[in-house]
Amino acid sequence: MLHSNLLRLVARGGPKRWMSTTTKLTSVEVNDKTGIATLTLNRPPVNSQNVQLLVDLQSSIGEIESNKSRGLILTSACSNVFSAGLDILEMYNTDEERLRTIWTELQNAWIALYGSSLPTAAAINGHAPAGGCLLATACEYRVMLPKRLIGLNETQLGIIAPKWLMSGFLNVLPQRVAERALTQGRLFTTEEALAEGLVDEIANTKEEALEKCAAFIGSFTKVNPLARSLTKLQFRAENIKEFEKIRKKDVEDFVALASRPEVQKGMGIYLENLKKKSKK
Ligand SMILES: CCCCC/C=C\CCCC/C=C/C(=O)SCCNC(=O)CCNC(=O)[C@H](O)C(C)(C)COP(=O)(O)OP(=O)(O)OC[C@H]1O[C@@H](n2cnc3c(N)ncnc32)[C@H](O)[C@@H]1OP(=O)(O)O
Repeated sequence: MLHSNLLRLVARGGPKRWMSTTTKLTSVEVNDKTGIATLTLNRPPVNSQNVQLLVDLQSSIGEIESNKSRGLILTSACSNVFSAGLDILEMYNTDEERLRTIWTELQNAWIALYGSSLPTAAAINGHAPAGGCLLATACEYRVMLPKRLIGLNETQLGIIAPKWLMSGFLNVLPQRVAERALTQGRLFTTEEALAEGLVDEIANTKEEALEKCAAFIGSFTKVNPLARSLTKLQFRAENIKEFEKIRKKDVEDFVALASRPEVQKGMGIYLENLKKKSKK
């Protein structure tokens, strides 16, 4: 009781310490009392994942791990979007080297989060399609605001999410639900996501979501950190091993797919539709 009250007090604006950070598109704030770090994605308007955001994300995860924080909460500075996934503008009309870099940094960011030994939670304060869902499901716990959307919608875009990218999704959903959702490219509403187990709790505000994530991380207070992290990594080891085996080939597969004229054409149309929609 005392512990959860303390977490609530601290989440509402108790003493906080900003860590020095060299990155620009992510920021890290460590709560002095709880030792929990909040990592915020800050690339308005929708936190689309360009190379810089992915590199900054890795750097912030590294910073949090080396500062021995007690846990990591991932959230967004954008008011209605957690992350819109990969930056399609960056993948459109570009060269193979850039595509190679984009995919390599996405892989690096995912493995840094998925394989982190720290307790991790996502305060999903907005929509989380595709790469946004990837980051949220790399965490161990998810708290989401009502009436937002989350899921892996790749097939809706005519593209295929590789196996490693589905790992987090498959960790939390029954195989049957995951297979259907992935083949349909389904985006779940928050309420549907809760019913299926894709998210763990709903919160009405970002502050409440942060509090609930902090309470999840606080639930490990009495657990030996080494025992906890080794147990977590045992659950994730098989996926990580499979990923390491194919990661180089996966980059080349992505480059080949994303450079295909019909895929580039599809991206152009998708971008145009997104822009038309945002002008309405
Ligand atoms: C797509 C082809 C990829 C080929 C590669 C092949 C295979 C590999 C597998 C790839 C695995 C991962 C893939 C991805 O992550 S692809 C990205 C998928 N993301 C989406 O489909 C989400 C698209 N965005 C939205 O649905 C909405 O923006 C929203 C997230 C629900 C937020 O809605 P709202 O708050 O209403 O914002 P707006 O729609 O008005 O957007 C504001 C501006 O942001 C631009 N935008 C949005 N999303 C993206 C994005 N992912 N990349 C780049 N830009 C994006 C949007 O156009 C608006 O721009 P404007 O203000 O200049 O008009």
